[in-house]
Amino acid sequence: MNVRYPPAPTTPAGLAAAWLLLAAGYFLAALVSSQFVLSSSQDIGLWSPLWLPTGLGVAAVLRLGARVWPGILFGALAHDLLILELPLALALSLDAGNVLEALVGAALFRRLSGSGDPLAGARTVMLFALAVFTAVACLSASLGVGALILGGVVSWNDAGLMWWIWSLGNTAGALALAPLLLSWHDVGGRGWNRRRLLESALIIALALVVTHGAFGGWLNTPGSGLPLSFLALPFLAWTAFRSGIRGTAVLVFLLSLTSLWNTVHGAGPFVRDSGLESVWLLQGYILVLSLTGLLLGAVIGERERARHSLQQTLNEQEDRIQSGTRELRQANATLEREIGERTRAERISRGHGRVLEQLATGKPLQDILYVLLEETEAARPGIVCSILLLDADGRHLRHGAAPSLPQHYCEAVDGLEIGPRVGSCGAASYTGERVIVEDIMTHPYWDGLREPAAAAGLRACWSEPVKSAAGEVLGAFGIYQREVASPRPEDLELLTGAAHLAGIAIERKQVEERLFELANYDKLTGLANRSAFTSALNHALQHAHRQQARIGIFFLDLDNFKLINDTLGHDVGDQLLQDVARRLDENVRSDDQLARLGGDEFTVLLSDADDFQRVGELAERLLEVLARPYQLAGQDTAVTASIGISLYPDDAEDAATLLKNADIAMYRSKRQGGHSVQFYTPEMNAEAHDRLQLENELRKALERDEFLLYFQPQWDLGGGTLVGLEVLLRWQHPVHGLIGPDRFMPTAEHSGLIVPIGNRVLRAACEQGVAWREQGLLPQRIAVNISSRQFQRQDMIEVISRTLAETGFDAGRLELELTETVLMDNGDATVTMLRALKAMGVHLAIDDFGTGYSSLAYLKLFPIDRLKIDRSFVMDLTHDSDDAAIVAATIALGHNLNRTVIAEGVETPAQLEFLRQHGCDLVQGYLLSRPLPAEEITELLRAQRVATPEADVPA
Ligand SMILES: Nc1nc2c(ncn2[C@@H]2O[C@H](COP(=O)(O)O[C@H]3[C@@H](O)[C@H](n4cnc5c(=O)[nH]c(N)nc54)O[C@@H]3COP(=O)(O)O)[C@@H](O)[C@H]2O)c(=O)[nH]1
Repeated sequence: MNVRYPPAPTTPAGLAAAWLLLAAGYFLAALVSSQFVLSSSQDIGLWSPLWLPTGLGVAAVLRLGARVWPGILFGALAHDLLILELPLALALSLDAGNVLEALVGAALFRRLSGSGDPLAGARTVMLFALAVFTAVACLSASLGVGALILGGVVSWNDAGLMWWIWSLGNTAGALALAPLLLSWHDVGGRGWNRRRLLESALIIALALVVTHGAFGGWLNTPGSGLPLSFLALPFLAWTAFRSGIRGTAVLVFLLSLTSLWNTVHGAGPFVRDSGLESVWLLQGYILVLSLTGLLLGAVIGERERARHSLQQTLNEQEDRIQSGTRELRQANATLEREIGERTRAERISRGHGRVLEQLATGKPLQDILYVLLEETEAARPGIVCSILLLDADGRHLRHGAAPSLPQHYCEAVDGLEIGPRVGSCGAASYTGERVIVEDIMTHPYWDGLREPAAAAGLRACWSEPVKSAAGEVLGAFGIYQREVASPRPEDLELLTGAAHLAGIAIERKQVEERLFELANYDKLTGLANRSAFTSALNHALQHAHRQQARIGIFFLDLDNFKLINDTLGHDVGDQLLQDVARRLDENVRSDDQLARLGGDEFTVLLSDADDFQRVGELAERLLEVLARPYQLAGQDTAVTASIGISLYPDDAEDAATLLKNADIAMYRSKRQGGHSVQFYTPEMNAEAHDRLQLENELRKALERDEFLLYFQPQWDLGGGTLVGLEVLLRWQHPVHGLIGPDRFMPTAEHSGLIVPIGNRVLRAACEQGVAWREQGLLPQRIAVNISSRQFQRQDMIEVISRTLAETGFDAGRLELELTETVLMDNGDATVTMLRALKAMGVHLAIDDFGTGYSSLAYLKLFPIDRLKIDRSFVMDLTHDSDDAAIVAATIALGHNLNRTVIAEGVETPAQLEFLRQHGCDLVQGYLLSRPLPAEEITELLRAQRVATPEADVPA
């Protein structure tokens, strides 16, 4: 037991106060003790059987330390001198013994017990009693009795008896009072409450009543009631058990006083005739009573403390166990949560992995979304998921996937127009924000959908908008609950993750579709492109091969599309192509594959062409449908088409050859004037073969320099002089002789060989011009025809400039003849190029004027020097008033625009006369001269120097 004594006084004032209090207490204790005295028969005077000051002295030293001894001395002196009126020397001797008994008793106890608490246990109680008795007997009693003997107060005969009475009386006083003082040092301390105090007070009161009864004679017959004195023992035991050492100390003290009181007053079992006997009995009683009580109290206290300590240990252990259990539970809960989260995360991650795998392996979007929903539902048992996709119009939701929702609900939601209050998904798609509806039955967003939702057993719906990487809303991901529910953070995490993945899948599929479209569909018309058509054709060929069926290919090309494109513009051309595509689409069967290969080339794959008649009829119908007028640039425009047909297996067995043969057949159709259908025949193949051969020969001709320049003179109608020469190409074929351009020019144009050939012509013309100039024969101009493909070349200006520079020919003497088609071909670029040529000093003429879809507005724009009236108008002008009018108008127009006008193909004098009368500036034609080789032109030029050309011009 830890004794919590009040702190010993350390300051002089504190110490003085302690001394004073102790002296007062000691004085009072001595006064009380000296009131209860018995006279001995041996005539040793009056003796107190119970000397309480010893108890106070020992308790004070034990509690406050040895420094309090002056308090004991003062108290004892005051009593001895003032009350007993002893001589000072005797009093000092006696009181020195009192001081020493307290000091030594306390010191001895401390030494023996190793503790400062006499009530710590049975052992300390016994050691306390022993130490006090020893100190009292050896010091106080011995000194006191010795002083009394010396002072003549006591005889030597009574000394031994007195010594014993002294020793026992002081020891009894110590045992009766010291425990009381020592045990009540912290009144109100732990374990004492009102109930306990009351109980203790009751027991003590009962014990006192019984003891007083026993001593006071209620139960007692003088001389025979000795045993009754021990009636107090059960109460002592009771008190020890119920009130501990404190109650016991109180009871011991009170019982001691009670027994003393009664005995002194002649009552109780210890009253004897011999006072000494009474003293012995009373002292013995008090010693036994106090020792028994204190031992019992101490043992019980010890046991209590042990029990308490054990309880405390148990409590601490319990606390530790509880705290450990709590920690363990917390750790367990954390672990379970972490495991749960991890398992969930792994589950979700596995699910997402499965979705991405589906995506990577190119599964259809429907399948991917299905797997995503399946995985999401598995990650959070109890939920039902759906994905709604936003329609192309961005206003309606379409069923995406919903593996666990009933059909009727999916149908109810499919086609729903989105809005700020249209269910959870409709609102989420509309606002682009998450929408949480905890109770479908009460939420206003679900007013229009409550019935189907209730029928499907749905009660809560949390929806997340599905978005593209750019943030565009693609649809909505919905999580449904079958009861009222608000989402937990992990639910929202699941919802967001699933919506995000859905966005990736949808967007990826959209990109794939777009790429597929770009790779397989023609952007302008939406029809399949060449690549898609070829693969469809290959597929159809395999099928036809297995089924031994016939398939057909239509190769369709618009007649004069280029002209429309050039004259009316590309936008109008595009519109025409779209109209043609639409008409074709409306007139072929759905299982016939329609495609646009490029430009104005369309193809149709007929998967069933066994019926020749049906094939022919379909082709004819297409021609007829396409020939109906088109509304282009605000006016009805007639466009026709040419169709070539090849058949599998009749004409070829592979896709490329079938397509080529259909193309050949179409070409034949075109050659025959267009707007017709031609089935492929092997002979056509021969023609195509011929074209290829011609192309090869042209290449060789270029290498071998087999081209010749012919020149056709152009005459000034006013002066009759040869003012110009048109350069016309001839091919000196090693086998077929001289070949005109009409035979090879289309192939040269088609193959692109016209570019090197044209450049060669330009150079040769310039070189010839320089040669004539050196001979003084050069006419005003040499006109060179420029083809469309030459004019389209970006390096054309550079080529002309370089040729002029390298040959040394004067740009002012060069005229370039460009057809209307060539001029219209390049749109805005034409003006730039013409201006560049003009800047170089080159002259420009529009060839075949009036035959194309020329826009007169261009005449104003283009820096053209000359209009060349086409031969076709000149040919009939004498007997076709329309042609005559056109020619006359063209001449007038040219002049009004400050252009010179030349007429070509003049074959008759009448034509010449007409032109002369209408003021045409120049003429060119067989009437005047056929195209001639350079040598003959040289002669002509020489002759002109001596003759008047006017004379040669037929009148
Ligand atoms: N890009 C190039 N085109 C060229 C070149 N050389 C010729 N051509 C073009 O070929 C077409 C045919 O030319 P060709 O057979 O030489 O015929 C020309 C004349 O011979 C012919 N002509 C001239 N006068 C008459 C006539 O009175 N009657 C009649 N029946 N034919 C006549 O006309 C052709 C010239 O036409 P044009 O060029 O429109 O002035 C022809 O389109 C040539 O342009 C070349 O090097 N490059």
